Amino acid sequence: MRVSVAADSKDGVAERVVSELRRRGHEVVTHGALSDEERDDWAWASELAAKDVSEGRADQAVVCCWTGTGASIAANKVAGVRAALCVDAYTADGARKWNDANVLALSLRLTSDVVLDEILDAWLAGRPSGDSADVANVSHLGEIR
Ligand SMILES: O=C(CO)[C@H](O)[C@H](O)COP(=O)(O)O
Repeated sequence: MRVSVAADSKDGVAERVVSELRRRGHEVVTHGALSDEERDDWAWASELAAKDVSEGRADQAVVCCWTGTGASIAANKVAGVRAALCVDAYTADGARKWNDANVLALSLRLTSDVVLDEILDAWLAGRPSGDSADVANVSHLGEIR
């Protein structure tokens, strides 16, 4: 899979997100503080990663900031993006299963190395449930204005 990763800082697990995704065989595109040329503010970095998904340059994205909130808010402004702020593996599994989330948002402050690995395991293995109620809910997200 091709995954865009954005962060507004190299603190916390930011660089580990990149190394773990690469170790698991994914192609990674980096944005914000993880890139040498780009603006490293959370709104701009998350926007670029989310647009990679929205515009087909990436299958999924991971967006990070100190709290995870700004990164998720910015990503969710992009059409077609369903960003989920995940604090543990259960939430990541639910985000994929019930929300068909395509962008994982993480807090650089809160996410430990161990919890990151668990979140990535759940996120990468997760699939949309296909349940009709979940399909209807996700479809309705595209209609909300
Ligand atoms: O969590 C965040 C936004 O939701 C930011 O990472 C936090 O505000 C720190 O940003 P800065 O280093 O630019 O002050």
